[in-house]
Amino acid sequence: MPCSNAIEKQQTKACGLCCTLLEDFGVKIGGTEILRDVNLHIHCGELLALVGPNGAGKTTLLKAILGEIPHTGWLRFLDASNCQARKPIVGYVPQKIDFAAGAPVSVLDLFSAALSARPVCLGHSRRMQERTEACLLRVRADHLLKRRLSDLSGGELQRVLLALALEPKPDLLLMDEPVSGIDVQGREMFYEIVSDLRRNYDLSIILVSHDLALVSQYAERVVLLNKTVICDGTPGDVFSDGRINLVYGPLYMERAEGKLSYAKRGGGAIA
Ligand SMILES: Nc1ncnc2c1ncn2[C@@H]1O[C@H](COP(=O)(O)OP(=O)(O)OP(=O)(O)O)[C@@H](O)[C@H]1O
Repeated sequence: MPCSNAIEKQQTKACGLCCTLLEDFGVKIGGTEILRDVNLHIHCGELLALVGPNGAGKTTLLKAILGEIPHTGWLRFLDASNCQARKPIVGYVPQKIDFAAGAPVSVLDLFSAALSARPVCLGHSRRMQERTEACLLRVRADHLLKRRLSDLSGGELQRVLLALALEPKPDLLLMDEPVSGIDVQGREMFYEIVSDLRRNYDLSIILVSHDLALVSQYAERVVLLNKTVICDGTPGDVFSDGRINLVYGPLYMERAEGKLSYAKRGGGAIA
């Protein structure tokens, strides 16, 4: 069955090489129910934006998919013949990483440490350097190869983390507010790169974001989460649904260069 970008809620059949199904998915932490009855089918090649108020459970959902915290219900990855796929590769782009300011760690050091068993203090092999350059090229960041992490701008660092999450190529890419706190140009560039990657690699992506304006431009599907799925549809469907106003207050809509976008009154991202 060919991959479809159309939204087919609760479709249980596989849609492509590796699609992700959450069925009756729930998380309890210390006896408190954080997520309940989450049912989602993330299609191949789909950019799904997960939005919701603070404390809605968005990060918890990503952590549970990553296997960092236990869950109830089912998480299944299906291949094209609707069978359980091999163990999928899940990439993750965090909101930020912590490293000592001024630490002499270069982008190449980061890739070497993450992708090879060779101690970084022994220097880099030519193969690792070429592999890292190829990874960085995917996110328009090959010029950053030898730069220190502490010298990168917020947007550059997030592109580097994206490049790392794409090696090896994941079946599912999870991103948790990857561009919060980054300037508008950096955010737009990041979203453009993610859109290109999604198309070129048929990647399934779950992106947590509070930036409704960018989400409405780049995501093809939006899920409003608040402990469970409240609304699921196109950006137009979800952002015009009265239930989103209960979370974010009234949104306004504008059309620029033929694209419709939504934002909170007063502008800016919603936090
Ligand atoms: N380890 C934990 N122990 C107890 N409660 C937790 C733990 N982790 C998360 N929670 C609670 O789970 C709820 C969901 O948190 P989560 O971080 O998933 O929300 P979120 O939607 O990502 O919020 P935000 O938009 O503010 O980042 C919150 O009430 C939070 O306090």
